[in-house]
Amino acid sequence: MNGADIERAMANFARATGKPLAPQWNAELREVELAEGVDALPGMVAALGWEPARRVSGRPRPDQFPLLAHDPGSGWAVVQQWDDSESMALVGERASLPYHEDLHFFTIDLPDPLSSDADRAISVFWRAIKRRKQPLIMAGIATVFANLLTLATSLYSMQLYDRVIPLASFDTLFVLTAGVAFALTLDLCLRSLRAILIEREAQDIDAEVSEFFFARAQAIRLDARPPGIGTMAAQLRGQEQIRQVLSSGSLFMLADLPFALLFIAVIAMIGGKLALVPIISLPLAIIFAMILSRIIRKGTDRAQVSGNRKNGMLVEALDATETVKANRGGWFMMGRWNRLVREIHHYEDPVKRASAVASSLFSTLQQAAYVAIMGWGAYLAANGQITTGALLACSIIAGRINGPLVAQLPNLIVQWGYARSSLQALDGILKLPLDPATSAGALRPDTLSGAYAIRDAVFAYPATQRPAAEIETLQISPGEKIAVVGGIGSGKSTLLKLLSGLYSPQHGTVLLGGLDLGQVAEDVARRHIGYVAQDARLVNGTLRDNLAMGLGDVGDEDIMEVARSTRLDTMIAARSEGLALQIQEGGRGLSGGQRSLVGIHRLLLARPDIWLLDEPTSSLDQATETAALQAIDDALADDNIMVMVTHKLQLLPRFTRVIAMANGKIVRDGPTQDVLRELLPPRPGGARSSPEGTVTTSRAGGKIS
Ligand SMILES: Nc1ncnc2c1ncn2[C@@H]1O[C@H](COP(=O)(O)OP(=O)(O)OP(=O)(O)O)[C@@H](O)[C@H]1O
Repeated sequence: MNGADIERAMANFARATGKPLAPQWNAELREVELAEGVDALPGMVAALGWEPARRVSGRPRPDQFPLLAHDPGSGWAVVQQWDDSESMALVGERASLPYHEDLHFFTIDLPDPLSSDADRAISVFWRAIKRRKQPLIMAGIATVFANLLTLATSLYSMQLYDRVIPLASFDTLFVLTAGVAFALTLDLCLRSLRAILIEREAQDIDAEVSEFFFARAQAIRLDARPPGIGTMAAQLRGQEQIRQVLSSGSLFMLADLPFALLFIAVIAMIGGKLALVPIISLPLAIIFAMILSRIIRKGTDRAQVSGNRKNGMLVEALDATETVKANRGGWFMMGRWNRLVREIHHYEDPVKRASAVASSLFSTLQQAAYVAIMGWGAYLAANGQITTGALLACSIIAGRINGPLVAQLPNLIVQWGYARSSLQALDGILKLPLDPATSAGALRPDTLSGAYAIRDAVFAYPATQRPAAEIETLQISPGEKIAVVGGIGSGKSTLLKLLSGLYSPQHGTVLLGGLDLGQVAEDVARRHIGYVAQDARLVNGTLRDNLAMGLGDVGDEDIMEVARSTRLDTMIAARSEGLALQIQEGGRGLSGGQRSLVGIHRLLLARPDIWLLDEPTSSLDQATETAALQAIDDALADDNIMVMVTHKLQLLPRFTRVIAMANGKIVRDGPTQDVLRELLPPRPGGARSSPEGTVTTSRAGGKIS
């Protein structure tokens, strides 16, 4: 019974429950010493920061499986179901576990950042807030206390005017002041505690919510992603705005609203008819607030949309600086930028005007309520209907009703207007379809290999009418090495993405080993299907990070061994930082050829069952290309499938079969020799010319020239 034992059981449990664990999920366990036996589980769960495991007592019922089981004799395992009345089938092992009294069973909610039954963004925030009861309770207590304190200070003033001053009763003054001082100190402590707690929890909520949206954005199906990446990034950042509004002190002011009724009742008790002033002014403020929120709604929505587009344009302009500069496109971009800025101002202007007018209106309302209380109160006091102290107390309490709450309403409404627009944008992102890994019914086979079978597959990019790929039928058997050729825009890359499962056809099916790729869990598909994109992009980090990304424990020796075969070692040796070479966003810092080589290198480290390469050698020199292709050939197992898109005719003899595409359709498909015979014009004297040059297929009939 050691750490590895329980880790293996946990991996089996994850498999059985259909929730993938992160690649390095157990990295933090290396630092901790797990207890022996059944006590290992709580330690492990605590170290990983997961929800505690729940014990299942007695004989497990059929609906409780799968369960983690601990047997004092054989250690940890995962039980799947009852085999018979006395033994249970184990997950990942062929044996069964006999039931006995010393077995302990547990279940655990594995973390899944994407799990949410919420289809509205606001539910994600509420779920995170509701999970943290402590600050909410504290905020509630502090609110109650702050409001009671208002009553205490106003009654204190009343006593001073009515009892202490007329009678010079200093003992009463001392006792009252001590009482109020104590209440003030308590209030200070509670408020500070509330602020600290809210700030701490706000960070946790922020982490939870941003993890959810980040994971969600990453899990969106590639073929469903909106084209404006910068715009989408701005929409995702809108969550910060929402979080700020939700955790801002001004929102807690709303909790004061019910106390307004209590205050009005107290004013009625001590000031009689004076209660009419807040009875009129408070609803008036609320009606003004509702009107303001209606007026600004359209403006905030449109300003937010334009703001997000502006962010998208900024990202695009910075990303494409080279092209923009080289083509003297600076003025063109500047024109677009200025138009967007003007558009935002155009939409924001009415919001600003309405909020400025509302602020003045609210401030006038406050002053008017004060004057009404004091003026009418003075009249009542002069007539002896209320005391001077009662008048003062009423003015303090009425100030509390109309004061902070009403003063902050316009600002809060504008903030909420923008937050609401951000929520709408996030709702839109939540509606985008996800990779199959997230659905409970995703297939999780142990291996994903065998033959490909595409039938009547039609794929069109979003917002385009014409299909980019229409494949009536395509069979690929294990062991085949296929080249895909065709003119630009003929659908080669799209076919490769369909084979990778990154794109799903809108009609028809892509089967691999008899399984519909659209139903296979994303992590399983990525483990078995290797794909090098045409535009191999790298991410910010070291060269080592980029080479070993998603591959778990890959050592430097493995990396260097592969590097020797691809000639990447020459580049690594030429840089003093070696594998620690810092790569900037998008792979800046490496040449185009070096970036391609990193993509090929990654695949060689991953050793998938299916190798899909989109023009991987188009930017390599001849010697490096030969070395890289040889390394791939050497790494391919007999039953592996390789499909490579290429424009280079001279590479075709390396493949067993060639598929030629035109207009999204397969127009030639056959053994390399047969297709080459059709491609190459016969030389004078009967011999065929050597395969050189690039391959293009004309639109009509797919003739290759
Ligand atoms: N993201 C996209 N959105 C809309 N249309 C697209 C998108 N990507 C490609 N297309 C269109 O789909 C068709 C097929 O594109 P694809 O990238 O598969 O061609 P290709 O044969 O790989 O071309 P190339 O040899 O130039 O790389 C083209 O007409 C292209 O304009």
